[in-house]
Amino acid sequence: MTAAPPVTKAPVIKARGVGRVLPGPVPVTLLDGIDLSIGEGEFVAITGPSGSGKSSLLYLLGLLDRPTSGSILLDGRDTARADAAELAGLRLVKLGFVFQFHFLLPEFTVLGNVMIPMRKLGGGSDAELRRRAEGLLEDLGLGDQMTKLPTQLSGGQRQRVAIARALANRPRVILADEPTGNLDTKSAQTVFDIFARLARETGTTVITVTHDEGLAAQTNRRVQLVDGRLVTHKS
Ligand SMILES: Nc1ncnc2c1ncn2[C@@H]1O[C@H](COP(=O)(O)OP(=O)(O)OP(=O)(O)O)[C@@H](O)[C@H]1O
Repeated sequence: MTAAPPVTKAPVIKARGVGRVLPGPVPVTLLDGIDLSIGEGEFVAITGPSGSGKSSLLYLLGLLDRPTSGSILLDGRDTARADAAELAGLRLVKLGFVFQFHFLLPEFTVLGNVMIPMRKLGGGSDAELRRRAEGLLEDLGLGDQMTKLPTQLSGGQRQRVAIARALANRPRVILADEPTGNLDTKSAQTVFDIFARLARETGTTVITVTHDEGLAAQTNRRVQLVDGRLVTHKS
């Protein structure tokens, strides 16, 4: 009997020869010659020593920064020539971000925070958006916290609200920069369990920077950086 062919997942994000150099009297190379293809529903950890370029790579993949060489393709579209407004539109529709600090707006309730990106994109009546936000929060175990303010929640709960907000517009890709850096071990595990479930059950691609070896081992693939270059990449 022959082995089943490997499942080929459509690439969602591709970095093609990506470099990032900070200009100046002495230019600083943050990233050099990055080739990377990440597929639908993959859960990927970006790892490497401090200062190796992990956050820089995540910001480029998330279209928050532009490469100085090479290009980033999102769903097959080369973003190199997209202007700032187009990039902002792509981020709003296709990408969701989670950072180490939650960046929730303190004057909005939990539900209000999740509805902010929904209202920005539109695509339904306010009642419909509210129902969708409520569903997301219930899925993330926050059904009884919706009317609270962020300051009334624990760190782990706040990070789950940030994940719900990142999922608000049903993104193709979640990009997370040290999302567990500020959390206790149990809350950190919960965040990774949510990411794994999202990738497996909804086909959302999840790319996360982490320092934590134990958490990185739970992903489908590790992308390792040293001095701005990729050292391990199995596609
Ligand atoms: N705007 C900037 N100006 C000067 N140096 C920068 C800038 N942004 C990043 N760097 C430097 O580039 C290198 C890569 O930074 P980056 O934050 O991507 O690394 P990292 O692997 O995410 O590090 P850490 O694990 O410590 O967060 C570091 O040496 C950093 O100090």
